[in-house]
Amino acid sequence: MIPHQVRLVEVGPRDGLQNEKQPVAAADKIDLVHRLQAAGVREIEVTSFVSPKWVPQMADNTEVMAGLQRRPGVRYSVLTPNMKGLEAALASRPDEIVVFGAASEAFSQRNINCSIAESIERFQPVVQAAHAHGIKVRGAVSCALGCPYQGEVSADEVERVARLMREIGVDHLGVADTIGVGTPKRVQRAMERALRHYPLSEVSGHFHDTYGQALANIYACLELGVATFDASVAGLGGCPYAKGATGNVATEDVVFLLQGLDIDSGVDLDRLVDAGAFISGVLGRKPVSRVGNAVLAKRPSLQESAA
Ligand SMILES: CC(C)(COP(=O)([O-])OP(=O)([O-])OC[C@H]1O[C@@H](n2cnc3c(N)ncnc32)[C@H](O)[C@@H]1OP(=O)([O-])[O-])[C@@H](O)C(=O)NCCC(=O)NCCSC(=O)C[C@@](C)(O)CC(=O)[O-]
Repeated sequence: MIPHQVRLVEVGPRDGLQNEKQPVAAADKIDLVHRLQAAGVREIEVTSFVSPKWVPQMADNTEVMAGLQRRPGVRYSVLTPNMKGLEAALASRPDEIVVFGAASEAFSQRNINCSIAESIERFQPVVQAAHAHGIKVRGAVSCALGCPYQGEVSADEVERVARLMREIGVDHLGVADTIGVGTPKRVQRAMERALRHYPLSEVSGHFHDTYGQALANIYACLELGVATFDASVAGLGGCPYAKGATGNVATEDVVFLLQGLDIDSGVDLDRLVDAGAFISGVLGRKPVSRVGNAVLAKRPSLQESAA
């Protein structure tokens, strides 16, 4: 049942950087995307077309998309919460867009300023317009394992949003543990409910590593046959509307796990570690990836290579 191949969706440029307080130049974001694609990443969530008042770090969305040297075979996605976002995004020619809802009413209000039912109403024309332009639509269900405002979130609540997303034609469903509180059995229960409405090939897991459970949760999903996961290079990130939430699971850590399981992700770990070191250097800190740091520590220092 464990898949032989896994698709990794690199969310570092968007999910990872959206929460950075310090300015990150568009040129550095573009450079990061280029390094990720050179490492073999085939799905990259580049930016979001949301209100710059809400998420100032993504205000350079158009500039970043325009600066990409696209590689054939790589899919570039962007977040679009409403028609205004989609209309702004279309000129940038994304391969995929992401509408993002939540399994928790409280989080929906804080993140996108509307109820779950209203969010679905907003997404419906976005999905229709994206399809009319031949663009695939992913739907993210935030707080599928717990909410920073509401607390517990049940599998019923996850299934409700999965069903609503399916009804409006969302092609793919991402089950997101925004605050990283999920543990393997609960993650499997939430996934199984999503799988009542989506085929295995169209569900993915998005696990923040706040409580150190992300890799275990990915393994639990692999046991169900799930073969698509979001991950963030160097463990970048957090959510602006989930205080204390840390980054998504580090892509380097996921690739190392997959290699050990003989699961092909198509990603070159060394080049990925370079990409993580690059963006961590831009941000002035060490990568938040155990594997990234372990690989870097084994490399000869400049003095050693010169000797
Ligand atoms: C959704 C809105 C826009 C609703 O915000 P709103 O205030 O309800 O929207 P509105 O339609 O009333 O418009 C208010 C103002 O926003 C502007 N506006 C309206 N829409 C847009 C747009 N698309 N792009 C640019 N500007 C926009 C609009 O033009 C207007 O501007 P003003 O007249 O005041 O100058 C707002 O709540 C928002 O931008 N929220 C940001 C949400 C966000 O980006 N969160 C982080 C990403 S989600 C995430 O990280 C979770 C995920 C996916 O990774 C999975 C997980 O881990 O959970």
